[in-house]
Amino acid sequence: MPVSDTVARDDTDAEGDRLPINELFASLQGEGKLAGVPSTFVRTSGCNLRCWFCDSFHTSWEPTHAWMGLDEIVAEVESLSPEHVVVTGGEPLVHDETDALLSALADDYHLTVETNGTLETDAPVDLASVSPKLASSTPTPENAPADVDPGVWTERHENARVDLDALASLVERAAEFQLKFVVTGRGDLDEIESLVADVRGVADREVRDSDVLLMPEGQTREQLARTRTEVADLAAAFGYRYTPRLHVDLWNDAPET
Ligand SMILES: C[S@@+](CC[C@H](N)C(=O)[O-])C[C@H]1O[C@@H](n2cnc3c(N)ncnc32)[C@H](O)[C@@H]1O
Ligand SMILES: Nc1nc2[nH]cc(C(=O)O)c2c(=O)[nH]1
Ligand code: SF4
Ligand SMILES: [Mg+2]
Repeated sequence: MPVSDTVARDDTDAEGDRLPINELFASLQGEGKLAGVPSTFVRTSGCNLRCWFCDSFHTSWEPTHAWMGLDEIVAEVESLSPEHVVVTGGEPLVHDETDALLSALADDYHLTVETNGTLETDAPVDLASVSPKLASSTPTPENAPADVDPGVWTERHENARVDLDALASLVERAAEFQLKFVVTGRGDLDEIESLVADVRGVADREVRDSDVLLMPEGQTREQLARTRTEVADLAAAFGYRYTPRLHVDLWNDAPET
């Protein structure tokens, strides 16, 4: 199962704000405009959506984590060398304390936030890496992960997956942004075109085609091998940018990569 279900640390009794942390590790940014850049990843646990294909099962369908104080997280980030920090999840913006973590890191690091685009933040962000979820992400009894009954999540996910006001806010407030869509096939492109048009309609900032990234769906090398050429061809045909999933190519679905 991708992403650790065993966290090699215990909850701490640190004073003050804490966050549920699933993983904290150094790697290369595998996705998006900064692919290849050495980065420290802080992965919070807990999400307000349930994509059937979620590659971080132990932050969404089956949340696993240790509670860490913000000072402890900052100290562990400092002990790793990258100048870039990626705060991800789960959905990092479901936690109020994520804003405080971002503020604590902002002076010393380039900050990317990986978010599903349904929640806003006032915190300082260098790159808002926004991945709005398409209809093809909605869980059903047929596509849900093994041994999982999506239950109420089919409707809850479908109702919550797009919030245009939150998308506009994320696009406007961050120093830079990208809209990074997980693509399962040609059937996703009409919804992407329509959603990009909607964001252009509400956001008080230009959204260039080069800010729109198509990323092939796939948690493993074998799954990606089945989707990436079609998604790359779609990016070329529609004039959007393609992003690989370098970490999957390099390390498959190993934890802490
Ligand atoms: C695990 S999510 C965490 C951040 C946030 N919840 C989100 O969805 O953007 C990190 C990134 O992985 C992408 N992702 C998750 N599962 C994927 C899969 N099976 N194939 C391709 N990308 C995937 C998400 O769309 C997002 O861009
Ligand atoms: N190497 C690597 N790059 C990533 N970019 C975004 C990731 C994420 O899970 O948010 C991720 C990840 O899990 N690993
Ligand atoms: S929004 Fe992100 S973390 Fe949540 S289920 Fe979807 S891919 Fe996983
Ligand atoms: Mg990931």
